[in-house]
Amino acid sequence: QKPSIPEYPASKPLEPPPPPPTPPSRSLLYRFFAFLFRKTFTSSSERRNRKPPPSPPPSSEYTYYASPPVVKVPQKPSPVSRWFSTSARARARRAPPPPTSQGSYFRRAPLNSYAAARNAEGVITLTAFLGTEGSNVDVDLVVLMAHIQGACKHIGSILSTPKDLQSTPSAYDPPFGNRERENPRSLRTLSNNILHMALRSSGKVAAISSEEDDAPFWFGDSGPYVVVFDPLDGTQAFDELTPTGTMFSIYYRLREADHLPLGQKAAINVMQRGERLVAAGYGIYSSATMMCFSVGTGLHGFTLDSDVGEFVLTHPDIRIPERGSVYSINDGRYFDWSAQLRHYVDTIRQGRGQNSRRYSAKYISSMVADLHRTMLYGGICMNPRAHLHLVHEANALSFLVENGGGRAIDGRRRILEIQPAHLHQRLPLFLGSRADVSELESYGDVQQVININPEYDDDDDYFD
Ligand SMILES: O=P(O)(O)OC[C@H]1O[C@](O)(COP(=O)(O)O)[C@@H](O)[C@@H]1O
Repeated sequence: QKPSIPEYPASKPLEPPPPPPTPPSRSLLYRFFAFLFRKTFTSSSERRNRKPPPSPPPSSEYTYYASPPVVKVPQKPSPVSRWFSTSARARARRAPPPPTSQGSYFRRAPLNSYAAARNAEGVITLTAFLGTEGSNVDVDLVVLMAHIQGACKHIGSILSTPKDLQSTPSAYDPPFGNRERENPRSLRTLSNNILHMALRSSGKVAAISSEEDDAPFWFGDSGPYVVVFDPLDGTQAFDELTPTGTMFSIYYRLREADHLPLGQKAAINVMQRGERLVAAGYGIYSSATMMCFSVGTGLHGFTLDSDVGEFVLTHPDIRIPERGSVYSINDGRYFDWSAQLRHYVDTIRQGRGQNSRRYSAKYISSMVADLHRTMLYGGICMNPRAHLHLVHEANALSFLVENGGGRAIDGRRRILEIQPAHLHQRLPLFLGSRADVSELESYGDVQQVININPEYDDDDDYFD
């Protein structure tokens, strides 16, 4: 005999929950005295902190009914409640704070003002982002950055387009031929001219210095800022389409030097220590064009969105990992290195250092690209020979690295503490994850002092 299949009970029809019992109506007089009693015997802070009564546990039978959304209708205070409302002290506490001596614009904005900076497409442009940086950014800096952004977009578009550069405006002096992609020197000159023009037309710059120029330029006493830059780095292997970059550093004009002769005050202004930096950044031209930028309150990355033609915030608050497992150095110069540096590199690539992982080597030979990877994934990025410019390159990169939580040294000292001795001073550079740089430091002197290929780079003044 087949077992009988039990019948399922008919599903229970869903019914709306019973309405809550209505409280017995009280007389108007009773409610008035109850109100007065509450007002008198509870302080305003108690009233504010009072927790709402716990909501009843949801009934399992009626969980299908979503509770209606709570819509807060702003209540007009009745004249009676205003009459009985708060004491003068409580009213003063609620009043908005008096403006500071610098005006409310200069107060540091909380990070959640990112939300307010989003535009209709939901993105935060670099310019809008600057508005969230509070007292670290004034209007002059916003204008200056708009011009630097424009220059980076222009350089990026020239690099990615097989343009006949003869068709670009004649203002780019000297005139360029149409084989510029094969002549990196000219591309560097063109990028230099684009930055010169952008900075001059901003009206916010007193002096500039470029890695491409022998001496600084003085634009005028009215500009509040000084900008130093390398217009296009990493062009040695340009035809291989390696990523390249623009680096820039922004300082305040030294007002105390205003009375000095032109040449002297220009030199003093552009050779400030990295510790005095107001802002710094780089543009990187690769599969995407990006700008990484800091005003001293963290490190942020913006990607050029070609749909809107703007740099938009894609990498907020980049933190360089405390330790990585990648080292970046020109390994072909192994026999030029100091014994200490060779010892360090041999140790980490065998996984015998403080990190038991075997380190991988990644070297693009384009400083901005090597640093960009290091900032995102951690590790250490090194050039032990005195090759990179302190004023035009190393200071900007070190400022960014420190703002991302990393370290930057020349093998002996913190880069940002070094007072430049001359404009085109070059030095070794080691930057990246905090723990990796400290481990390197513990090996002693890691700077490269021997150059067994002197003809390799005869424009280096380090070996003169
Ligand atoms: O030849 P090395 O020691 O590997 O140097 C490579 C470095 O030189 C650079 O190309 C800079 O050189 P330039 O200033 O001459 O352009 C960096 O981008 C790169 O990190």
